[in-house]
Amino acid sequence: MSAKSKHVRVVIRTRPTSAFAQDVISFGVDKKSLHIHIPKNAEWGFINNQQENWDFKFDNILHNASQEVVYDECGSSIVRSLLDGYNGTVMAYGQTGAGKTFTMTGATENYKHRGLIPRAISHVFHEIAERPTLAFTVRISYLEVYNEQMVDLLATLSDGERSDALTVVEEKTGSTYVKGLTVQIANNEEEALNLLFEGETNRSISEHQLNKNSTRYGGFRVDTSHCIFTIYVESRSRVESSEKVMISKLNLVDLAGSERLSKTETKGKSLKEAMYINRSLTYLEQVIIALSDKKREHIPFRQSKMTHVLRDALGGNCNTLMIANIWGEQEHIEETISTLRFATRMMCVSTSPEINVQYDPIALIKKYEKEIKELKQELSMHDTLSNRSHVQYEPYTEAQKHELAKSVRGFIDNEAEEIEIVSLRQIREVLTIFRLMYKNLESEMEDAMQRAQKASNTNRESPGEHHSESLGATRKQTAYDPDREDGVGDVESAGFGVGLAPLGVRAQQLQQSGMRGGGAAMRMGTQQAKGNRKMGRISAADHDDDDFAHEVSPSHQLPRAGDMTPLRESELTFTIKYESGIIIDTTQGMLGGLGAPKERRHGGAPLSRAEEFETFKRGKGAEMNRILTDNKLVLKEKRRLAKELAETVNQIKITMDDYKSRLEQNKRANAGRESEIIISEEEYAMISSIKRLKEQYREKFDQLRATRADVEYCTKLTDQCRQKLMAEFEQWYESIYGAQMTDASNGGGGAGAGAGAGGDGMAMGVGGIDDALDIGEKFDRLQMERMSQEDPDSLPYYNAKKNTERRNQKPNQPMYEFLGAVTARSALVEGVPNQVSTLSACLGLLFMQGVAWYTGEDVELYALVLIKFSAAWLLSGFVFGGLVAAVSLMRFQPDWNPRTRAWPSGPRLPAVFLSLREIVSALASLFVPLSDASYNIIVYGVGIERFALSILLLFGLLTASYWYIDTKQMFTAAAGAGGAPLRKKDKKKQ
Ligand SMILES: Nc1ncnc2c1ncn2[C@@H]1O[C@H](COP(=O)(O)OP(=O)(O)OP(=O)(O)O)[C@@H](O)[C@H]1O
Repeated sequence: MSAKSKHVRVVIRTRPTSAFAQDVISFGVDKKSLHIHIPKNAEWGFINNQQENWDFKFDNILHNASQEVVYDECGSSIVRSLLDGYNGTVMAYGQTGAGKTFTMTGATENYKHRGLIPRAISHVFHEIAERPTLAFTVRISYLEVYNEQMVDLLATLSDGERSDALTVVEEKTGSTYVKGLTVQIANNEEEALNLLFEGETNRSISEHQLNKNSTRYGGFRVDTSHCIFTIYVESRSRVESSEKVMISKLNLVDLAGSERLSKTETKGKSLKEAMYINRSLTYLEQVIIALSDKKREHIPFRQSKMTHVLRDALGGNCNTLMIANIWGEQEHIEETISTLRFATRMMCVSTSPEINVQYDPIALIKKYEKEIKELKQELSMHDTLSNRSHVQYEPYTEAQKHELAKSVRGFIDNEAEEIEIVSLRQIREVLTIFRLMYKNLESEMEDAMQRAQKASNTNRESPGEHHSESLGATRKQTAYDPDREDGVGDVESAGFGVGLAPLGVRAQQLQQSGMRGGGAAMRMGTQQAKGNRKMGRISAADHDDDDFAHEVSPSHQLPRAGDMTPLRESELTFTIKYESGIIIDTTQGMLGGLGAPKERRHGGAPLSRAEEFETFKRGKGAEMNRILTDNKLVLKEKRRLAKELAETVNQIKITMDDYKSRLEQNKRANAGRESEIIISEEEYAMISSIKRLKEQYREKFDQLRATRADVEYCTKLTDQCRQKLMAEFEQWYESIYGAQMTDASNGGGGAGAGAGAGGDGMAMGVGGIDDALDIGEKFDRLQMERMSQEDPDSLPYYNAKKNTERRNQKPNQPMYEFLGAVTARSALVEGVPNQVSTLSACLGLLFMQGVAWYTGEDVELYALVLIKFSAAWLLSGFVFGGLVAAVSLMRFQPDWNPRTRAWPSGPRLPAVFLSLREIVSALASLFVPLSDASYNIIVYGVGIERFALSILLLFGLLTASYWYIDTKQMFTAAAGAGGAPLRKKDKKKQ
């Protein structure tokens, strides 16, 4: 397909703001043009060259548009082309805070606010489901370019270390790729979203590690890095075994903020960062300028990593779209103009997208093999029908070659009238034998002539003796020695090694044979045969009476000595398998794949569960799959209807509200003039419209309710079908691979199979599973159920988000969680007794006081100290506990996420203040059942309580020691002044 050149599409997106500079920015009615008017600043004086007006025109302007509209406008067509084999790039450009990340990734908290990347992922998998004749492989990579360093955001998922050695490599075609970058396979939407969220998490981790978020501007964090999320799609036909593979990729780029240096007010490291960002964006700009200038030959792609990586997107083989995000507030007008200028330049760049087709060599070989197999089948069938079953098409064996050579000789010797021609292969072999014979004869003739010449010369010089000597020498020289390594039977490049038979024999036989050349004895042997001369000699023995013998050694099959038998065996085994493969294949074709899986039948590695699931769906599970597909279609239609109705209902409501508010306004305007105006015509029209709309609303609402019930019912049916299909598949799979394999592959394969089943399959509830779930999991489950009712398409998104949250819990999370639980339980089980024991200590002291008073024993000193101690403990508990609780609540509670159990990033109080004694006693208390609600409440508060208690204890001890010393001093002073302090019994005595 010839590459058609087209310009980069540029779409402007405005960030919604209440302070939109309406006086300055205005949009054309065509929704493509934008006008900026800045009145001249009078302070600039009389000579004022300040530009007042700017006009821009783009492919589209999305003012206050929703994420859905942005995707429809900017993403969907590129994704469709991606699946047709075209490369695509969507990049978000603009100042910090203008909404680039919001456009590309979106707000992950809300499914509706998800950005272009998750929507593109979802669209890719939906499109794949719509194209059952093609087998797709989707891969994902996520790259970050920060200060000219490339960071692999999915490196944590690959086995390798986090790669620092990422390099941009240029292919022969001119396109580029990043060597060393992790590219992960995503079998379904959820897996792809997992990768996106994983990358996002890694991005924030690396931000933290590299302190990237140091640059702040306008209250927002300045994104100092460029991020490229790439979806690679590979597709090949399922219907025909084609070697044609389409490989395309979609780059989704979130560029760094494009603000001017002065505005970021950066210093030190931040300044360096800002310079890098600006520099890379400047390079981008330079590339764009160079590209838009048709005369320029050199485009400085290599100046920065980002432009190098995006080389294709910028003027290469790619459908490219830029979303220029603007923040239409007065304060940002300069940045807005600069963004719009850049966007205008970008529109001058043209690209030449073309379908990326490659040929898979393995598939090509497979295709040829299959073709050969089929042709052989055809031929054997043809031979059988025409009574030629003896014809074989495998290479000739040595014995067969020997037989053939014999019959050729018989033909030459006139012993046989003709050679029966059975196959082309045989004709070729016969011709080869003829050629060899002819060549040998020729060289023999030449030899003989030379010798005759020599002999006549010698005879002329010294007749008699010399002649016999010479002849003897020649004889000696050429005498046939069976064990001689003289090249007889050796391999030559032509394919055959030709050697000389004993001269004596030849001399006699030459005379007999004359020019006929008949009587040639062909000795055909392999290297092996040569090693074992016996075999070579078979023909010699057979033709002892022949004129001369040649050893012919075919070189095109050279098994080593001893290899021959195993080779034949393996060939035989192969053939049998081959044959059986054909039969089973054919059977499979005829029976619709009811047999065992293909690869397994061929003795190869088993296919993946996902692939098997596809086979199953076409074979045994076809009927159930058809029902499921039908149900899905009905469900889809019902959902569409429900969506339409919901939109209509909403629209009616909005119109009604509008009328109502206008009526209200009129009413307010006419307030005080009730007596004059009864009701205007307009109001009357509005009231009757409201009445009509109300009826419509009721009617549509009822329809909506009924349709929703239908949707629910259909969802249930579809789920049942899906479950049944899955269960049947499991049974079928197990019957083929056995229980062991099913178990082994349940993990990864399940996902693939699930994807095959429709991709939107949610794990079904198992009876009693609820009991095993903790509060967080129950929460998740409830949320999932709600989501599945509201918008079933959102499930993969939420699942992926949840998976990422789980994966990214701190490695020591279980320990903290455990400590939290232990503390909570200890507060319940141990805390109450603590208070009770303090109280009983006080009561005990009072009791002691009473006893002392009654008995007159000297116990009050210690009692006093202990009472004071207890009082201080309680008092400080109130004061410090309250304080700490307040601070802790303010500091930590907002971070706490009971659902994910993510711990706040600050110091972890509960863990720090847990004493060993508490852990031990609380360990025992783990057996005490706790309700989920109390668990959560306690987990919130317990850290604070523990902390308060610890402070309290410390404070109490200090106070007690102080009072103890104080009291002691008092007593000592008393003793110093007037002797020992008086005891009660002494007092009594006195
Ligand atoms: N179209 C929009 N609708 C609602 N909120 C938006 C929109 N665009 C941006 N925002 C909000 O504006 C804030 C800044 O947006 P965002 O982080 O996407 O800007 P940015 O251009 O990517 O900035 P940076 O260069 O720092 O990444 C976010 O809180 C985002 O939710």
